[in-house]
Amino acid sequence: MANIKLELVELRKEFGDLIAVDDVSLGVEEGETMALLGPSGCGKSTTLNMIVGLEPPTSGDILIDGKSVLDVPPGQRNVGLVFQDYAVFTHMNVRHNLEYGLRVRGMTRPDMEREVAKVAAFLNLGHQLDSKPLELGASELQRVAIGRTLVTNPEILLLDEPLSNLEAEMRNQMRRELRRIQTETGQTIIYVTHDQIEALSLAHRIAVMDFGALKQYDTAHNVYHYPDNTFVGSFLGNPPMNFVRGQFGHDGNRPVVAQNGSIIPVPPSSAAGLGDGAEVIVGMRPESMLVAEAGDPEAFIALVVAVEPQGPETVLTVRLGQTDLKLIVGTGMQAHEGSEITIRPDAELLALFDAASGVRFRA
Ligand SMILES: Nc1ncnc2c1ncn2[C@@H]1O[C@H](COP(=O)(O)OP(=O)(O)OP(=O)(O)O)[C@@H](O)[C@H]1O
Repeated sequence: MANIKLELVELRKEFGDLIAVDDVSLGVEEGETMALLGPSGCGKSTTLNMIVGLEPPTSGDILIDGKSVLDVPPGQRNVGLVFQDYAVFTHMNVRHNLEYGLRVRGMTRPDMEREVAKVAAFLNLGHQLDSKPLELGASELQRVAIGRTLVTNPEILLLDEPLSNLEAEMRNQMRRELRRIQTETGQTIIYVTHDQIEALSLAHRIAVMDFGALKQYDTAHNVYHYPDNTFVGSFLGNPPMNFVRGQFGHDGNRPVVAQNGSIIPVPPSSAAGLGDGAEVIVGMRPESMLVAEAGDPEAFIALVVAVEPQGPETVLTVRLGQTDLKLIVGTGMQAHEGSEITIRPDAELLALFDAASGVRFRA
C-alpha cells in the first residue's frame, strides 16, 4: 500500500453564505498526479490555496504525511505552488530566479549551484541561465516558474492551470514535459484545470468538482468510463455522454427503459433492484454505441438526423423519441439522413442514473 502523501478530511471553506468547498475528503498517494477538475468557480483554486496555507479552512483538516498542517505557516509547509501566470521575477536572470527559493532557505553557494544546475539541465534551461525572463518564450517562462519551485524539492508540487496561457502547440509540448517531470522525479503533483483533456492525459486520479462539492474521485479511466453521476458524465467527453430520460420496466423478460413508445434494452446488471415505473436516465458514451443488425435483441432503433464526417471518424446525430443522441462511428459506416438505424449500446459501459438526483444506480 503506497504512502498517502496528502489527505483532505471534510475540508470546507465558506465565504459568507457561499460554500466554496463543501466538505471535500480525499487522499493522494505519494508519486501520484491528482487533477482537480471542474468548471470555473467550482472551488479548485480555493482548495489549492487551503493546501498551500494561503486560505484558512472554515472546518476540516489537511494532512501531509499523516500530520495536520493547519498550524504550519504557508512558507513552512514545504509545498510548492506554481501559478498560472508564471510567477518569476522579471528583473532577475533565470539563474537568480532558480536560486531564489534556495537562497531564502539559507543554502550554501556550492549546494545552491549544484541544485540549480541539476534543475536547469532537467528542464532544458541550461543555456538560458543568464537570460532575463523578458527574453524568453511562454513555454520557457513556464519551465522557469516550475523550476523555481521544483528546485526547493517540495513534498507536493501544486500547479494552478499551468498550461492555460500557452498556444495549442506549446501546450502539447509542456504536457509532455510535465509527464516527464512526473515519471522522472516521482514528485507528488496536484494539478488544477478546467480542461478535461489535460486531466485525462496527465492525472492518475481525478477529483471532479461542481459548486464546491466533490462529484467523483477515481482513476482517470473510471471517471470517464464509469461516471458516478450525470454531472461527471456530461462534464467529461466531447461530445459528452448521451442521456435519455425514461421509465424503467420490462418488455417480456427484458429490462428496458421506455420513452414515448421508444425502448432501450438495458443490461440486467445495471438495473438490479430497480422497480418497474422508476424514473431513470440512461447514459451512453457516443463511442460506446455500435451500429447493429436489425432485430438485435440488445439494440434499439433510432432515426438518423445528421451525418457529419470528421476526418478519421463520423459523428451521427440520431433521434430516439424526443431525444437527440450523438454517436461516433468509423468512416466506413454508411448512414443516411432520414433513415432508421439499429444501435446496440455497449452493455458494460451503459449507465443508469436516478432521474431526480442524477446519481448512478449501482448493482
Ligand atoms: N476571497 C473570496 N471571497 C469571496 N468569494 C470567493 C473568494 N475566493 C473565491 N470565491 C468564490 O468561491 C467560489 C470558488 O472559487 P474558486 O476560485 O476556488 O473556483 P475555481 O474552480 O478555481 O474557479 P476558476 O477556474 O474560475 O479559478 C467562487 O464562487 C468564487 O467566486
